[in-house]
Amino acid sequence: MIKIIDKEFIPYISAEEISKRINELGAEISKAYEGEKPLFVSVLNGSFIFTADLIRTIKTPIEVTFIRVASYEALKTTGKVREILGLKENVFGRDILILEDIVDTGTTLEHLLEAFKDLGTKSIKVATLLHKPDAQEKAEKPDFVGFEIPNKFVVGYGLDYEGLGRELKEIYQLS
Ligand SMILES: O=P(O)(O)OC[C@H]1O[C@H](OP(=O)(O)OP(=O)(O)O)[C@H](O)[C@@H]1O
Ligand code: HPA
Repeated sequence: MIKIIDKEFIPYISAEEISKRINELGAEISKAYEGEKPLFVSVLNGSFIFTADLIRTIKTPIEVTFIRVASYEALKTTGKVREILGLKENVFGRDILILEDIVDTGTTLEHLLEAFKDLGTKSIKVATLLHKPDAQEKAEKPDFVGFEIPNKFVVGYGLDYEGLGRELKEIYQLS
């Protein structure tokens, strides 16, 4: 059991299990992109550790870049609008693999896919370490999933609670 600020978390997925599953995912993704040169787009902050470990299991040439997603209120009638920050590469005609640490409600993913749609990509897929199918409110599903998990808050391995816990080697679940 660990405590972060006011919340207690219990060990949930060990470092060994994460490593084993990432090797499997890497093999799956390498096969899917054999003979291609995809651009992996890692969504900061949470996915930096997953990205670093996953790309070292890939057996086909890839490029890697990092983006942030910003949200702001546009007009009250249209609700939230999201913007991609930091994408310098030209993605026109490219195979894109978005890397996420977690797909929870699916809101971020929906907005990312919407933003990329207008950029003329050849293909766009999503790999996420964690997916909460019971929390997902949006239609778009990730293509490569490390672990399907229940609808409980998790920290560690890049995921934070109030900015803390990203450095933990294993994943913990709110107790
Ligand atoms: O499916 P959703 O409900 O949209 O949640 C998933 C998003 O939430 C987290 O990002 P967060 O905004 O916490 O930023 P961070 O990666 O910098 O922690 C995570 O990295 C995903 O991008
Ligand atoms: O369960 C979670 N933990 C940390 N960050 C998150 N962002 C979306 N869901 C989560």
